[in-house]
Amino acid sequence: MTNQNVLEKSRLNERILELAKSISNSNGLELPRASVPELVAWFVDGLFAQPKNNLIKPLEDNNGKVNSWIDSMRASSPTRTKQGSENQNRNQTHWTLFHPSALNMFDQIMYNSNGKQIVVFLDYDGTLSPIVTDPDRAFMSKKMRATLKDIAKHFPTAIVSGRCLDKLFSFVRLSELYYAGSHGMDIKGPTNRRSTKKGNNDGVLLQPANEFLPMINEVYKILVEKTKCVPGAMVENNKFCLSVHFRCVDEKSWAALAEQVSLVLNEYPKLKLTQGRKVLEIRPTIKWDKGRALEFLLESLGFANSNNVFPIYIGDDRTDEDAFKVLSNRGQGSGILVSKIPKETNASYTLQDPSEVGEFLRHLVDWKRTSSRSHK
Ligand SMILES: O=P(O)(O)OC[C@H]1O[C@H](O[C@H]2O[C@H](CO)[C@@H](O)[C@H](O)[C@H]2O)[C@H](O)[C@@H](O)[C@@H]1O
Repeated sequence: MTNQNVLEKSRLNERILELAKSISNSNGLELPRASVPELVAWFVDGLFAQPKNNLIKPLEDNNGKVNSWIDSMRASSPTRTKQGSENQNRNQTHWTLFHPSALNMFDQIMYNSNGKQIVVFLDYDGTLSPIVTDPDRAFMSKKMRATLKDIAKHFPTAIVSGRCLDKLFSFVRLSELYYAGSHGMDIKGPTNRRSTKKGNNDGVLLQPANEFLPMINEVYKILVEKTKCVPGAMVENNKFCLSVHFRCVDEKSWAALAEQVSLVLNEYPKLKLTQGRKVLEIRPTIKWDKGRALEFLLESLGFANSNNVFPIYIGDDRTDEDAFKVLSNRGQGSGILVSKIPKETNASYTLQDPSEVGEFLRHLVDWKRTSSRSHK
C-alpha cells in the first residue's frame, strides 16, 4: 500500500466513524466501542437480522397463489407491540443507523446536492396525506398544500401516485405541478388553471397503457360485483389500474377476497397484481412503474443523461421502491422512505410521517431562499 493509499484509508475510516457517531447521536442511539471493520460488521449483521415479517414481498402473478397473497397481506400489516422485544429494538436501531432521518441529515443531503438542480418527486397517500380508512377522504392539510405551493416556486415538482390523475388533482389542486397518476401510467405537465379544472387532456405528456383502458373498465365492473360478498371490501378505479382495498375487511375474510380477485385475474393474463398498504393493486403487465415515470419526467425536464440534477423522491409504499431503485442505480439524488417501522428499502433516508415530510419540504424552501440570497 502506498503512503497515499494509507492516508486515504485512514481518512475514510475517520469519515465512517464520524458518520456513525453523528447518525447515532442525532437518533439518540448508543454506538458500541469497536474498530471500524467491527462496526461495519455489526451494522451488516443487523441489516440481515431484520425480521422477515416486516419485509413486504411484491406479488408477481396470480397463478393460484392465493396463499402467498394472504401471507403477503399479513406481512404488510405487522402487529404492533407496545413495548418492542429486545430483538425488535435491536433491529430498529440497526435500521435507523442505515436509514437515518432525512431531517437529521438535512445538511448532508444539501451538501450532496452540490449546486445541482434539485427536482422534487412526492408520492401522495401516506406521504402528503395521512392514511385514512376512506380513500375518498384522504385530504391533504392546508399547511401541506401551502408548503407544496412554495416548493413548486423553487424546484420542479411532481406528484407520483397510484391514484388516477383526476382524483389526485382534486386533492392537490395546484396546476403548477407535474402529475404522474396510475403508478406513472398517466403523466401530465403543469397546465393553466382554467383548462385543468375542466379535466380535459391539456398538458398530457404520456399514457403508455392506453390500450388497456377498456380491459381495466371491464375488470373494474366484474370486481365490484365479485367482491360484494366480502364485507368491507372496496374497489377503486384508478383509470389505468385498479385498487382492491382490504383495510376494512376482517382478517378472517382476506382469503375469500384474495380468492375472488385471483379467479378474476386468471381470466386476464395481461394484468398483474402488486400490493400496497392494505390494498391489492391490479395493473397492466407493461414494463412501466413509478421508477420509469421518474426517468421520463427527468428526461422531459432536460436531465436525461445529465449529472447536473439531484432528484429527491419521497414515498411510503412498495411501489415507490421502483423509484428509489432508479435513483440508487443512477447514483443520483436521495430516496426517502416514509415509515416508522423497519422495512426492506432502497431508500437512503427516512421520515416518520406526513408531518415530517412537510417539515423537510419547508426546510428545503428555507435553504433555497437563504442560498439564493447569499448568491446575490
Ligand atoms: O401511490 P400512492 O399515492 O401512495 O397511492 C397508493 C394507493 O393509495 C390509496 O390507498 C391508500 O390510502 C388510502 C387513504 O389513506 C387508504 O385507505 C388505503 O388503505 C391505502 O392503501 C388509494 O386509495 C389507492 O388507490 C392507491 O393505489
